[in-house]
Amino acid sequence: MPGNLYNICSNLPATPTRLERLLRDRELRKYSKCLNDCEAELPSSTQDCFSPDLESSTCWFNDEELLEPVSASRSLNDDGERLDFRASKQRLLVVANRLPVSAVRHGEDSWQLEMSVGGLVTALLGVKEFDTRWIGWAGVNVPDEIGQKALAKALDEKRCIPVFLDEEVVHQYYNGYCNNILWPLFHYIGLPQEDRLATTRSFQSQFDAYKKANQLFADVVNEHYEEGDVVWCHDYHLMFLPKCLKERNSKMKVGWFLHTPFPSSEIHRMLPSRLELLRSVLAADLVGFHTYDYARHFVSACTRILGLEGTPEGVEDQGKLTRIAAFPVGIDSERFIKALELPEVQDHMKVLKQRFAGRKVMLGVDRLDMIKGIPQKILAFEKFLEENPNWRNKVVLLQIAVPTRTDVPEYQKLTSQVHEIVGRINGRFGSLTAVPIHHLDRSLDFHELCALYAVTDVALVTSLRDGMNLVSYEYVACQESKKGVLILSEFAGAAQSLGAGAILVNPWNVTEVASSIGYALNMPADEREKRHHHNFKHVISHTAQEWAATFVSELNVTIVEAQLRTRQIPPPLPIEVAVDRYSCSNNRLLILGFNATLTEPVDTLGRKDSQINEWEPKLRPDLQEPLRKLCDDPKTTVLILSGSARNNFSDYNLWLAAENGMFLRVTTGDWMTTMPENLSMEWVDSVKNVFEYFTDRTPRSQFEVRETSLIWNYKYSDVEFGRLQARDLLQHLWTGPISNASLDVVQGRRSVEGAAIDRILGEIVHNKGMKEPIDYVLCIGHFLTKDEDIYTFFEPELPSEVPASVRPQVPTQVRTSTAGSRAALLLKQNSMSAVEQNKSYSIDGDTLHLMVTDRISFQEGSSVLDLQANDYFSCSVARKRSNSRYRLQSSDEVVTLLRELADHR
Ligand SMILES: O=P(O)(O)OC[C@H]1O[C@H](O[C@H]2O[C@H](CO)[C@@H](O)[C@H](O)[C@H]2O)[C@H](O)[C@@H](O)[C@@H]1O
Ligand SMILES: O=c1ccn([C@@H]2O[C@H](COP(=O)(O)OP(=O)(O)O)[C@@H](O)[C@H]2O)c(=O)[nH]1
Repeated sequence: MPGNLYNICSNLPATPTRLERLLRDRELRKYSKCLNDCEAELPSSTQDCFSPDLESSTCWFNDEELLEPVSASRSLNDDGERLDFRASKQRLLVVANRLPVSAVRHGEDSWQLEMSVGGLVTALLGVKEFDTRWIGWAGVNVPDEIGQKALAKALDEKRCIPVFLDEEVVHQYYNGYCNNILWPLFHYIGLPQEDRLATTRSFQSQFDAYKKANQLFADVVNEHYEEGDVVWCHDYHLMFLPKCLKERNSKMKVGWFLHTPFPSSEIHRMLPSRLELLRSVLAADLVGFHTYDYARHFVSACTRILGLEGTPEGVEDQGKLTRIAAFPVGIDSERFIKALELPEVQDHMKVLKQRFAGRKVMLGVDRLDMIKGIPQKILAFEKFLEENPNWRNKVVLLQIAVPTRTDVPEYQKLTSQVHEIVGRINGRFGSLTAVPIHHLDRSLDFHELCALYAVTDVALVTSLRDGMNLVSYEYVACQESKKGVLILSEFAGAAQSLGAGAILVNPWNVTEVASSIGYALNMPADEREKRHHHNFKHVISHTAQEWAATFVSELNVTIVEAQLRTRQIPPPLPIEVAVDRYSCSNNRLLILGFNATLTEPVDTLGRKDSQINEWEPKLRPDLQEPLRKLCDDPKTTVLILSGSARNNFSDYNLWLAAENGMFLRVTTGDWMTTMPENLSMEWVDSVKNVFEYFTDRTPRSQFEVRETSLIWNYKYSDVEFGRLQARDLLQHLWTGPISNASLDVVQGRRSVEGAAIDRILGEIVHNKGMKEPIDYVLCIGHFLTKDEDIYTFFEPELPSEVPASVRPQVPTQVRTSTAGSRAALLLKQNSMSAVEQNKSYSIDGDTLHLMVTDRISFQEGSSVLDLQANDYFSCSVARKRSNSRYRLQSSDEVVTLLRELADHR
C-alpha cells in the first residue's frame, strides 16, 4: 500500500541520528588527520604509492604568504556514508565578496596580486582540507576584456575565480548597501538617514545594486559548479546569493556563514529590506554564525519578522528546514607558531626589542573601522597615563590601523578623528625623544605582524562590536614564550571563547579599560601564565581547518537529512484511480478542508499575519459547479471541515463542521452540537476569570465564549510573549480550575477537526439514516501536522512494528475491525459513554481552545464503514511533508479532481 507511514517506520531503527552522523564524521576526520601526520614522517617514495594524489594536488598558495591545501580527502554518498575518504577531496566553492588577493594593474595585461587584509581572508586561508576554489571580487574595476582575461588567468594560478563588478555597482553595492547600511546596522550603529543619501544612492537603488551584484556572483558560481560541489557563501555581502543559487538548482548544497554579528531582531527589523534578506538566507541548507547569540538573534528575527517557526534545529517554513547553528571560526595557529622560527621574523623581533627596550609595549591591530573602538581605546590609554604618572615614560601603545573602505565617508571621518586624538595625546604626554602612541595608518606584512605579536606585553582589543576578532587569536598564538596579557572587549565574538583567559572589558567604559591596562601591566607572572595557557589551548585546538571541516560536515549531514525528509513527501494523487474507484462505489464520503483547499491561495508573507484581518476566505468560483453536482449526488456525502467557512455554503446540500467538530450542520439546517445535552459546565466561570486576567495582561490577545467552549486567541500578540503567557495560563488551569473537569485543551492556529471525526461521522450516519456502510472515503485538506490524525483515522491496520507515536489515535468508543486491509467502524448509538479526560497539549499554535469532551457513542452493531484499502484516498494540499497517502500541489489541482469526480456520478 502506498503511504509514507510505512517508509518512515521501516527507516526508524536503522537511521542514525544527526548527532551520530556528525560524531562519526568527526572520528573519520581525526583518523584521516592521523594518517596524514604519519605520512608526513614517511619517506617520500612511500608517500607516493600510499597516496599519489596528495603529491600532485595543486598548491593554493605558497607558505611564504599564503597556504597549501594538503590533506586527506573526504566525500559523502547520498546516505551520508563516507566513501573512500583518501581517494578524492570534496570540491568546495568558497564564495566571498573579497578574494584572498587583491589585484593591482601594471599594464594592459599585467597584474600584481597582493594579499588582502581582514579576518575573513585569514580564516579561509586556513581551510586546507578540501579541493577549494575561491570565487570573489579582486577589489579592482576592470572594464576591458584584455584586462579581464589576463586577471582571470593570473588568479587561476591561485585557484581564484574573479567576479567583475563595474564601478557603479561597487559604489552602490559595496560602499553603499554593504558598508554604509548592513555593516553599521549589524554592528548596532544604526542606519544612515535616507535624506543624507543622494537620490541615486537611496536605500532602494543600493538594494537593487546589491541584488544585481549577488546575481553576478551566482552567475559565476553556476558557470563553475560541478555536481556534488559544496557551495559555501560568506558574509553580509552575499545574503541574496543562497536564493539565487537555489532558484537555479535546488539540489545544490548551499551553506551561508556570517562573519559579523547578527544583531537583535529589534535592530534587524529597522532594515527596509528585512524580509527579503531573511527569506533569501533561509534558502540555504545550513546557516552558520560565530556565536550562539548571533544564531539565536537570527532565529528570533525569522520568528518575529517572518512569523516562522523556530525549532532547536533551525527555522522551518512549509516543511523546509534551514539548519541554523554556531560555528566559531579559528586561525591556522600552526602557521603563526611556525613563523616565529623564521629568520625574517626573528630579525624583526630583534629590532623591535631594541627599539622599545626599557618600556612595556601595548599593541592594537585593527582595520581603521568604527566598530573597532579605536578612539575609545586611545582615550582609555590617555586616562591611564593621566592617572598613573609613574608609567608615562615606561609604556608605549603601538596602534596598527589598516586603512579600509576608504571610499565610504564615515571611514574618512574616522581617520581624521583618530589622527586628531593621537596628536593631542602625544602632544600632552610626549617628550623630545619619545611619544606614548605610535600610530600607523598602514598594513604590515605577515612576518612583521608575527614579530609584533610575539614581542609585545599586552594586546588591547576594544571593539564596540566584532563578529569574532582574529587578531586576539593571533596574539595568543604568538605569545607562547612571553605570556602576554590580552585585554578583550566583551562585545567581540572572541570573548565567548577567550573570555576566561583574557581581561574582559566594556570598551564604552573608559575608566574600566584604563584600570584594566594597569592591571595587565602589573600582572604577576604566574597569573599571566595561567591565563595564557587557557587561551593558547583553545586557539590551537579550535582552528580554521576545524571550523571549515565542521561546517562542511554539518552541511553534508543536513543534506542527507533533508533527503530522508523528502522521502516523507507523499506521491501525487493518482487522479484517474481515485475517480475510477469513486465511480465503482455506492456510498461515498468526501471530507474536504476549506482554507487553502477550496479557497484561493493566501499570501502569508511577513507581518500580514500579525494584523487584524477582516478578510474572509471565499470558495473558489470555479469550484461552485462541481461541488454543487457532488452535493446533489445521492450516493455522495460531502463534509467540509472549517472554522471560517460559515458564510460560504448556505445553498449547498452538504455538512459543515466547525469549532473542533463541536458544531455540525447540514448547510440548509441549524447548527447542532455533537455534545450530549446534560454536560457539566461548572468549570466555565472560574476559567473565564483566568482567561480575562490573561487577556488583560497580553496585548492584542482576545477572548471568546462559545456555547461549549472558551477560546483565548493570541495570534495578533507578540509571538514569544503569547507563547509564554499560554504556557503560564495552562499551567495555572491544570493545577486549579480545570483539574477535575472533562475538558479537551486544543491549541492551534485554527479549530482542530481531526479529533472529532468519530463524533461527526456518527452524527451524519444517524442523521442521514444511512443503511449502507460507507465504501469510499476521500479526505483532502491543507491541515496542520497535528491535525493530520484525520488521515490516519480511516487507515486500515498499520503493521505491528509501527511505533505508537505514529499510529492513528483511534478514540476509545470506536471499535475497528481490521481483518485484512478492510476497516470497519461499529458505533453505538444514543447511550452515553464514560466521561474521558484528555489533557494533553502542546504549545505550537496561537489559540487555546477549552471545550467539554464527553463523547457521544452509538448503538452497538450498526456498521457504518466498510472500507477497502484501495478505496481510501487521503491527500494533503500544498504541503511539502504530510502523513497523507498522497498530495496535490495546490487548490488548482483540487479543482481538477472535483470536476472529474462530479462528471462520474
Ligand atoms: O573586505 P573588507 O571590506 O576590506 O573588510 C575586511 C573583512 O572584515 C570583516 O571581517 C569579519 O570576519 C572575521 C573573520 O570571521 C571576524 O573575525 C571579524 O570580526 C569580522 O569583522 C568582514 O566580515 C569581512 O567580510 C571582510 O572581508
Ligand atoms: O597589517 C595587518 C593587520 C591585520 N592583518 C590581518 O587582518 C585580520 C583581521 O581580522 P579580525 O578578525 O581581527 O578583524 P576584521 O578586520 O576581519 O574585522 C587578521 O587576520 C590580521 O592578521 C593583516 O593581515 N595585516
